[in-house]
Amino acid sequence: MGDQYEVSEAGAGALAIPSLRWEEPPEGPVLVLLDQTRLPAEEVELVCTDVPALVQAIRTLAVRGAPLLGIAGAYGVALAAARGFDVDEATEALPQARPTAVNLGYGVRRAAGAYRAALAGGTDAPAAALAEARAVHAEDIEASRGMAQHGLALLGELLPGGGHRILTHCNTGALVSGGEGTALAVALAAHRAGELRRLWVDETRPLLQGARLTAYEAARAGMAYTVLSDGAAGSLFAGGEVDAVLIGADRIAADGSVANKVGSYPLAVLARYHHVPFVVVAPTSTVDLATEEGADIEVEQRPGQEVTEFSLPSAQGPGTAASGAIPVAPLGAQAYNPAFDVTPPELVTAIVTEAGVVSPVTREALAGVCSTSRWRKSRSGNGMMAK
Ligand SMILES: CSC[C@H]1O[C@H](OP(=O)(O)O)[C@H](O)[C@@H]1O
Repeated sequence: MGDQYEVSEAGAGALAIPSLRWEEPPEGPVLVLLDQTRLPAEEVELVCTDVPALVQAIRTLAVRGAPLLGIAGAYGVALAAARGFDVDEATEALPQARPTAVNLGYGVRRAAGAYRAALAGGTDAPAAALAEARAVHAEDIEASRGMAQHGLALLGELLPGGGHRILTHCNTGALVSGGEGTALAVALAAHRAGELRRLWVDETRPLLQGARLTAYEAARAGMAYTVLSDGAAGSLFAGGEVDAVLIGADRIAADGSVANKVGSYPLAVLARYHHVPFVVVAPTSTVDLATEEGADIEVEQRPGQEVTEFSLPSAQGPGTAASGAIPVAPLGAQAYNPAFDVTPPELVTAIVTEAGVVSPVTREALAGVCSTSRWRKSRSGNGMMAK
């Protein structure tokens, strides 16, 4: 097919405003979020002053993406501590908002652990929770850089000669990270190195993270990208138009099974059939050694309306329920709407982390890369302990 596709208008630079930041105005600390349900049409900020507001923002995907959820969860505990809310309640409520993304619970446990240790030691517990949240944030920025570096080197090995045509699914850029993201950070690194010929962007039904968010980030970064319906990916593979698939992850089990946005597993099958590398890019904080295998991963089921309706961004202000919906299916239609699916390790060419590349994907190799990560993983519920 060649390059007959129109290259979308390129913007410049990264995100106009960060996806998340902690602020301490006179009336008390707040967590400021870029409301991702309003993108790309509007860059609207959502100010969370308590944990229920943050839980709602997580549930409605105003804030989303595993690494960012880990950061938001940690700051959520810090917010509860700083404002005198019940930290145990926050620690319980936050991870339940999106059960598949392991990072959310990981970030919450990190900040809650610091809070409780300070409490037991008679030191400033709210300050300890905030310091740990900032550490989680800083580590993710560092992890993004590591993943981009290892991922770019891997593309060079897998696809010598540059001119990569990369297909990606959902959104895995700066919008899901303290840094430049996971899989999209690798594509961005390839773009900056002059090695990205085309970024194929799966629209990613039903919430369109690809068409709305990845396209928004790719345009701002000046990448040559083309949006496609999820169902069109097969014909791209068949036409030899895809050199590699780069996707993120929400939870990676100890056996290397990868939970990621629904539609990832079919891409893995297509990639295998067409002998195309299928590469997962995720920080080691997304590896959950306490979950043995893919079948043990809880896959979040979301409201059927997300499939049977197109909902319009809220007109009542950021983070509230959508103001309107355009029915797609007949009234009362039932819908199956898992937020994620699970790809078995044998279909994954490589897992790129900040600590290195796992390929082939085996339990031993995965545990090994986690052990070399800055934070050593315990096997009890993905706890993290400093080395
Ligand atoms: C690299 S984290 C981004 C990850 O999270 C997305 O899910 P959601 O948009 O529901 O938060 C998707 O699975 C991405 O791969």
